[in-house]
Amino acid sequence: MTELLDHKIARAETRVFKAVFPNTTNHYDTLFGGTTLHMMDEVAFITATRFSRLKMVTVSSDKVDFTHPIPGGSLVELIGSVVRVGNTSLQVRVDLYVEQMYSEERHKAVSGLFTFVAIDQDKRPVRILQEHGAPSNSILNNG
Ligand SMILES: CCCCCCCCCCCCCCCC(=O)SCCNC(=O)CCNC(=O)[C@H](O)C(C)(C)COP(=O)(O)OP(=O)(O)OC[C@H]1O[C@@H](n2cnc3c(N)ncnc32)[C@H](O)[C@@H]1OP(=O)(O)O
Repeated sequence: MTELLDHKIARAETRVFKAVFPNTTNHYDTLFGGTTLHMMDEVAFITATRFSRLKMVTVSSDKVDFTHPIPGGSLVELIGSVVRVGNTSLQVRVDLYVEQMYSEERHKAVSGLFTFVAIDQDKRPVRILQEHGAPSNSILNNG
């Protein structure tokens, strides 16, 4: 059961690259905070959907730490990973890495947690893992 869950989690990991072009930067020539959150929410949503293959809605976004600025003209990689599976909810961590275009330099700049709930046609919460019964609220990966 754990193996199956680990496999589903690994398959759902979602990586997206973007270039930080001038239309996304502020007057400090760094990526807008709101744009960063938008990108992270989107990657979290894709990760949650790829894990569950159900309709997912955001119910909560936890603390997001912006530890380094994201300069214009750099590349960013966003990595979404499922870190907790509950009954009808799951939690996704999104880490954002900054890469220079013309060197191998790379570091983590932002990290955040997003919780999604699976819903049915009537927008009511539904179980995420019905047949294989993952342990409820199990912490899977806090990395
Ligand atoms: C500039 C260009 C723009 C372009 C644009 C592109 C867009 C690029 C962005 C893409 C991003 C896509 C993202 C799409 C997804 C939305 O956007 S969804 C829209 C925002 N979200 C919503 O509208 C959801 C509104 N909330 C609700 O409908 C209800 O609260 C819900 C989610 C159905 C839950 O209903 P409820 O009665 O509260 O359910 P309840 O049984 O109490 O709890 C269900 C589960 O949620 C958990 N839960 C409830 N509240 C919380 C909480 N606050 N915190 C944590 N867990 C909670 C419970 O613990 C429970 O978990 P389990 O133990 O079952 O695992």
